[in-house]
Parts: sequence; C-alpha cells; structure tokens
Amino acid sequence: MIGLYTAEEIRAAEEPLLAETPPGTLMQRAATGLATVCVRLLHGVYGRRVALLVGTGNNGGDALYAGARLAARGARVTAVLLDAERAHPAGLAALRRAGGRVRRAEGPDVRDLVARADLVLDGILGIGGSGGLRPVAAELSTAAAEGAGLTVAVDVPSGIDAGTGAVDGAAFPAMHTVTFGAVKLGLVVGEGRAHAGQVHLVDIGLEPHLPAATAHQLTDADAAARLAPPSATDDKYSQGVVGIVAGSTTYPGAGVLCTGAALRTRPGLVRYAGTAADGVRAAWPEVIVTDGRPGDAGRVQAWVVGPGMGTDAAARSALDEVLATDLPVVVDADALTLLAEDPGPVRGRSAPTLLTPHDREFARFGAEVGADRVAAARRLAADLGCAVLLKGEATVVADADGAAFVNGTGTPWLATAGTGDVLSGIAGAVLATGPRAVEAGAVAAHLHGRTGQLAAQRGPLVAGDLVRRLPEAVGRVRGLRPDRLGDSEA
Ligand SMILES: NC(=O)C1=CN([C@@H]2O[C@H](COP(=O)(O)OP(=O)(O)OC[C@H]3O[C@@H](n4cnc5c(N)ncnc54)[C@H](OP(=O)(O)O)[C@@H]3O)[C@@H](O)[C@H]2O)[C@@H](O)CC1
Ligand SMILES: Nc1ncnc2c1ncn2[C@@H]1O[C@H](COP(=O)(O)OP(=O)(O)O)[C@@H](O)[C@H]1O
Ligand SMILES: [K+]
Repeated sequence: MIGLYTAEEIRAAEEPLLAETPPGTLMQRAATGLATVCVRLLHGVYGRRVALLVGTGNNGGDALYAGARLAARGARVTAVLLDAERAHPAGLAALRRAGGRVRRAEGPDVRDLVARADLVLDGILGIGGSGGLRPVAAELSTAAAEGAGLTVAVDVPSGIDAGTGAVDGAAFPAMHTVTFGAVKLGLVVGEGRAHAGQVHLVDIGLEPHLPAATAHQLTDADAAARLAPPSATDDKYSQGVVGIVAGSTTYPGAGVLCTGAALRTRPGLVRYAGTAADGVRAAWPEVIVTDGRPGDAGRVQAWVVGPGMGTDAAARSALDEVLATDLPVVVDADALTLLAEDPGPVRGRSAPTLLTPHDREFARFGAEVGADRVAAARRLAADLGCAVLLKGEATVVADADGAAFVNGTGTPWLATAGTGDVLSGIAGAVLATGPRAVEAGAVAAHLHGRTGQLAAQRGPLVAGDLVRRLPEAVGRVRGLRPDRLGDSEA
C-alpha cells in the first residue's frame, strides 16, 4: 500500500531527519531526484529551454538547484523570481555558477519566455504554501499551461492544499509532480489530483521517520490479495455467497448489471431477490433468483441493496429486512435515498456495512461533500458508524475510525449510467469473502477502475462492457496477462 500524508505529518517527520543530516543535505537529495526525473521527461537536455518559477521558500530552492544541474548539462535555464529579494540565496548562486540566468517575474517578456519553454518547473510554493496563487504567479502558470512545453511541479503543484487537494483560487496545472519523501494526500484526491498529473516519488530518506499512514492507496498487488482464486478445497458455497436486492420492473437493468458484476467478480454463487427477477433470470441463468423478499433468496454471506430498486414502501421494507440481519451489507443508490431519510437502521449495525454514495446522494445525509473529500467521507462514516465509499474521479473510502483509502485507478469514461451498479455488485462480491467494509470498498473501487481502463482501451464504454471485462481485469490485477494465461498460470 502507498501511504498518503498531510503537510503536517511530513514536516514532523522531516524534523529529526534535518537534525541528523548536515545542513542542505535534504534539499540536495530533493534537487538531484527532481533533475533526474526532468532529464528523463525531456529526452535530452542539451539546448533545451527551461523556465524555473521560483517562490520565496525552500520549494524555490529545490527548483534553483535542479535548474543548476540542468544548466550544467547544457540546458538554457532561466529562473523567474516572484519576489527577487526573498529567493533562496544559495540556490540562486548555484544556478548562476552553472550558467543559468535570472529574471524578475514582472519583466515585459517573461510571459513569452515561460510559454516558449520546453520545460516549466513550478517552484513557487511547496508544503509551506497556503491559499491559491497570487496574480503574477497565476498568470505565469496560465502561460505555462498554454505553452507547448512540459509542466512539472516541485513537490506539489503550487496553489493546491497538500493535505486535502483543495484549490482555493488559481493553482499550477502540472503534467508531472516530483514529490519528496512521501506522497502527499492532496496529490491524489479532489482538484489536486488533476493539477498534479503523474506523480513521481523521490526518496530523501524520510521513510524511517514517517508515522503509520491513516490514508492509503492500494496497488494491484494489494487488491490481488483480496481477489485470490478458489483453492482446491473450495466449493460453490465457500467463496462468499452474495445476495443482490436491486432493479425493479421500471429499472430491470440495474438488477442485471449489479448481479452480473457480482457473478463475474466471484462466481461461486450469487442469489437475487427482487422485482427484476425475469430480467436477471434471462441474463444470468447461473444465478438463483426469487421475485420474493430477501429472506426468500436463501443463505448469503453479504447483501447488496439498492441499485434501481425504487423508493416505495416495498423497497423500504426490503432495505429494513437486509439491514436487520447480522450480515455484511453494501447500501447503494435508492437504498441510500431511503436511508438518508432515516439512518437509524444502519447506526446500530455491528456487521460490516458499506455505503456507496456519489456526491448528490452524500449530500442527502445533511452536508455537501465540499473540497476536502477525504474529510467528508470520514465525517459521514464516523457519524453513521460504518464505512463510506464516496464515488468520484478519485473515489474515497473511509471508515468510522478514520482509516481511509483513495483510489488510484479509473477513467472519466466511467461517467456513464450504470457503472455505479457494477461497482456495488463488485463490492458485494468482495465483502462476502470476509474483509472489513472499508477494505472491501477500496478493493472494489480499484478493480472497478482497472476494468474501466481496460474497457476504455477500445473507446467509449457502457456499463455492460465492465461486466464483460471483469474476469480479464481480475486476471490483470493479479499480474496475469492474456498472453500468459497458460495452464501453468492457473
Ligand atoms: N524541510 C525540508 O527539509 C525540505 C523541504 N523541501 C522543500 O521545501 C518545501 C517547503 O519549503 P518552505 O517551508 O520553505 O515553504 P514553501 O512551500 O517553499 O513556501 C513558503 C513561502 O511561500 C510564501 N507563501 C505562502 N503562501 C503563499 C501564496 N499563496 N502565494 C505566495 N507566497 C506564499 C510564504 O511567505 P509569505 O509571503 O507568506 O511570508 C513562505 O515564504 C517543500 O515543499 C519542499 O519542496 C525539500 O527541499 C526537501 C527538504
Ligand atoms: N470523471 C470520472 N472519472 C472517473 N470515474 C468516474 C467519473 N465520474 C464517475 N466516475 C465513476 O463512475 C461510477 C458512477 O457511479 P454512479 O454515479 O453511481 O452511476 P450510476 O448510478 O449510473 O450507476 C462511480 O464508480 C464513479 O467513481
Ligand atoms: K511547487
């Protein structure tokens, strides 16, 4: 798992490291790593035009020292100082020694210089920044974005909140972010994620001093550990039997998609109860189907309740019945609308419970999501005493104790009707295997995103494509590739 940290956690970890290393060591490590990534991204350094946007703090120092290294290798480097009196003096001297040039940000042709650069390094603000960019910095960031060159942020894109990803005003739009010591939470969630682009982590020796992270991102290997194949001793009942309460005569598709996703994720046994029974039976002959109540479906190890089920009295009664069991439950879509009216039945549950709202469903529980998506998910989870999966470009999953995951997979092509029904089916299948609800949500979001990426390789996707590609996505997450799916890989 990749640990995600706030600026305060990084600063606290840096203190003992600064004390035990000679002055300037960490900045040299940071600048060396930064320059190395830039060389790789530039595909050749000699003669390349590099503009450094330099603020008043150590973030600017990193940019200046990295710029000095690039200048020493033949790049034409110009530092643009946002406050000429307060730029890092030793970094400036190093840049000048290496042949770099220095300009004030207010100069007449600075905007053009930035727009024409092959690489713009954003050293305006790091973890010491607060609030959005001031006007001159904002204007130069826009010039960088409109120019043809690479945009690379030093540690964090200036103007984003490193701990939350919130952007208050203007922020630097980076294609790449080279971050030091540990991945900051704000680089992978909310608006910060889009501003950070691809994140590169540079080791500066911070790891032994980092606290245990309270937020994480899963890797394929982490997800694979929860998607293990059945063993020789397994039978159809032992792999986690899922029960689906979804769909209706009005929305049979939600039942078909949700059931199919559970089946394609963990095909041991899936049961269905609801009024889309005919559609589900026709689509999935493998599923045991009843058009009665959840209790008529037979024994399960986890329930998914909600997608397309409607919000009438029968739906409310089915939701109450499922929540009254001592089994794990995924609550989605219409069931969330019902639950928001009266969250009582979920508050008292001791079995793993996962709510999967998008922003509008989330707001029905009393407060908008806001700019800090991790805090929002943690707040609702703590309030209701269950896990909350907040869907979005970077889906966040949080538990009542504050443990949180930010999903790193996916594609905007997932913004199409029915993909949420697929997600809840996947989550139910994983939850039936016995993990904590927060973990099941994180694994489901990871697999769902990978499946979306796979389906999107062929162009626009619809939710049914996800269901079809799920087995291959499970294989890929487990490290199997289609060309290696021989007997020996089974
Ligand atoms: N510590 C270490 O060991 C290592 C740290 N490293 C690096 O240092 C970075 C942290 O450096 P830092 O603490 O100097 O803060 P930093 O982010 O450069 O800027 C703070 C300055 O900006 C100003 N300012 C604030 N908001 C503003 C705004 N909206 N618009 C404009 N100005 C604003 C504020 O001054 P103010 O004008 O508010 O008085 C202050 O002077 C870190 O991200 C990493 O890159 C690496 O070298 C590895 C080792
Ligand atoms: N811009 C986006 N980028 C990545 N994923 C997205 C984006 N928009 C939506 N998604 C994902 O698509 C799914 C949509 O779910 P939901 O809104 O419940 O759809 P539905 O109710 O139609 O099934 C969620 O998993 C969400 O994370
Ligand atoms: K920066």
